[in-house]
This record gives sequence, C-alpha cells and structure tokens, in this order.
Amino acid sequence: MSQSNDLFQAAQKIIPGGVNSPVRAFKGVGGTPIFFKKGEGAYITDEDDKRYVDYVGSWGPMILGHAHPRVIQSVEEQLKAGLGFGAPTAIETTMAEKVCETIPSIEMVRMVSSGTEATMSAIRLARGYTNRDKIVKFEGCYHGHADSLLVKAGSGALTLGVPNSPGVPASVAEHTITLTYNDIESVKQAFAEIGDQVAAIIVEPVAGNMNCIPPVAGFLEGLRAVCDQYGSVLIFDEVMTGFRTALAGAQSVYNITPDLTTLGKVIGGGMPVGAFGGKREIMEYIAPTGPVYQAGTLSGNPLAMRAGLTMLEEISKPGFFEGLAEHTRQLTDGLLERAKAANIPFAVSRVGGMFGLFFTEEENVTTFQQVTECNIERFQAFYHGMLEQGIYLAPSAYEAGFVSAAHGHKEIQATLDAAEKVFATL
Ligand SMILES: N[C@H](C=O)CCC(=O)O
Repeated sequence: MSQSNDLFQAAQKIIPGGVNSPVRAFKGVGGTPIFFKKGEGAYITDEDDKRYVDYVGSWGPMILGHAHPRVIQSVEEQLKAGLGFGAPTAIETTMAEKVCETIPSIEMVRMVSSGTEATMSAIRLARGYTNRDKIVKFEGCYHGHADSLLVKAGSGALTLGVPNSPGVPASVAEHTITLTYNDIESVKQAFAEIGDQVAAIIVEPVAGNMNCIPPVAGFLEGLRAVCDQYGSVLIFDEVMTGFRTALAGAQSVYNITPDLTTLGKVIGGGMPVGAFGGKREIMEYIAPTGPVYQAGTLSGNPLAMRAGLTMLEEISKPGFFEGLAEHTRQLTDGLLERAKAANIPFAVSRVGGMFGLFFTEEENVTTFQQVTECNIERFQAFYHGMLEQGIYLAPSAYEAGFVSAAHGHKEIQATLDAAEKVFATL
C-alpha cells in the first residue's frame, strides 16, 4: 500500500469522494488519486517521495513553476503585515492598474476569490446592464459551477458525466441557451430568433475545459458581430487563457475586444483569486456605483494580491511568452512525432503555454463532438503509463495541459522519452 492510498482511504471517510474538487478523484482515468506534498519548479513530489514532471500546474496558475522564489518571498513579506483587513489596501489599486494596463479591453476591474465568482458576477452584471435574462454558452465550455453556467458544461462536470447537474433549477437552466463551439452559423440562427432577449454570450476564447480547442477563423469575430448587432454583452472567460496564451490573453492572440473579461488562475499566483472587468460603462453598473450587487469578504486579499502581482511582474518580462510557447511547441511536436513513429492515431493542439492531446484519427480537433469521440481507453492507458514514468498529466481527457517557465529542455526530453516508451505499449 502507498501513502497516497492510505491518505485517500482516510479522506474518503470524511470528505465526499476524498477530494475537494471532483476532477481530482481520478474518475476520468481510473485508479486512485495521488496525494502530493511538495512542488518545486517543474516538479511535484508525492507522499511516497516519487517526483513527477508536472503538466497540471495546479490547473493553470503555476506558470512560473512551483514555489517560485520571488512569489514566495513576496508572500512571506506580506504575511508579517497581516493576512487581510476587509478594507481597501493600496496593493488592490496597484493590481487593478496592472490588469488594466496589460489587457486594454479592461477599463475597470473588480477582484474576487475564484474563477467561478468572476463568471457568476460577470453574468449578473450583463443581465443587470441589458435588463435581459437569457445567456448563450457553448457545449463543453466550463465557466465554473454557478447555476446558470452548469448547463452542458465541460471540465470535471463532463469528466464525471454530469454536464447538467441536479440541483440547478429548470427555471434557471432554461435561461441558458447552449450552442455549438466553433459553429458561428448556429449562433447567428439562434440570435435571429431570440437575439433581443440575450444578455450575454460567454465563451472560452480557447476552449481549455474540453481539452484545448482553439477557435476556428471567424468564430470569435462572428460572436463580436452578433453581440454588436443585438446589443448583447460579449464575455470572454479568460480564467484559463488569461496571462497563459499570451500576456494579454487570448483576446490579444485573436485580436477581438470583448465587453467583459473574467480572469483567475495566473492572476492569483497560486492563491485563490479571480477578477472580472471590462468597459467602464458596464463596470460602473456594479455596486456601490451601480445597482448590481456583488461583494466578497476576502476579495482583494492582500496576501493573494501580493502573490498575483509578483507573478504578473515576472511574466511581463520581455521574451517570457516566446520562451513558453517555444517549449510548448517542442513538447507537442515531439509527442506527435513519437506517436506517428509508433503508429498511434494522435493529434495535438497548443496556444501559448497550454496544450491538448487527442487520441484520434482526425488531424485537427475543432469541435466538442470530435473531443468526445476520441479514444478514451487509449488515453487512460497512456495516462497511467506516463504516470509510472514520472509524468503527471491532468487526470481527464477533457482538460488542457500547462507548461511553465520552469519546464526546460531536460523536462521536455524526459517527457518525450517517457512518451516513446508508453506509445510503444499502446
Ligand atoms: N478545469 C478546471 C478548472 O479550470 C479544473 C479544476 C477543478 O475543477 O478543480
């Protein structure tokens, strides 16, 4: 028996499923979850002292690698000044300035404590601003677990087979119209029928919660045009892609300006932080300047702001994203080459520091349907083979992988060597 197993047995007695977020439970790959005790750079160490090259990065935030010395130091300094006051602090304004200066579509920003809070609040704001109830999302996209958004959702909900969760009232879900990602015609058609009732379109500009699906040419442009035509708010959920696909997020990669943007993960430097922001005119609808209520005891927590701001400073250094994208390219190209050599039908995707792996005959995966048609048994076998070789990937076929600045030639080569061995066994 391993320490992880013992810990999992104990955890299951007192925590539902033994985990505090369902996707951690390994239901998507079979077996039992690994319990970790330490992270350093590109590596994490489990409770049995086995070290892994980590491509989960705490599900995205760890873009500098684990325990980055500057992030740790800034948190230590803040610790001595107190953990939080529930009152304004100077660092919140510094953080807001940094976000607005980095992502030009954001003229005003409000900090919250998670990505779910960010998307939930952005939806409420869009509804309040437009005085409309309906929202449009896309099947397989995941925007956190607020009621309105847990409809045909991706990520853990899809992994566990509950894309529509019990507990979400039908009277709430009926206001969420779910369309097909990367299919602009279905959007135009829906808007022709009910466009004047739609408060917002919310979209992951790169769908990272159904693996990693970039937008096809014209899709995001089409969403922008439809929102302009019908007076709906365009919300880019950049919780995953913000500060990850590029410094200014996917909106800068694809050159589309949303009305609102939601952020999370990297912005907290590993601490629980989210944010939503955008056009001043819309953001001023939020209390206390406007009537749409939104609040949080821990919002803008100084410890979290300090960690996040330090991380944003580090990733703003010249050349950071070029290096990250190059390492991600080496990884995905290398995997593709080795799969080909082993005659395994396989495809990859990547944008900046995020990537997707697909066991499929298709060369390009662009739709939710293609994602769900991938060979899941083969993914599971690959997953466990890689785990054995000391490579930690997300335990779900529907989650993107993340490369950090700490992943260098050595880690990528180790990953490719491991993959070569595992592909040969499939
Ligand atoms: N894809 C999810 C977040 O973006 C995975 C994290 C979770 O559900 O715990």
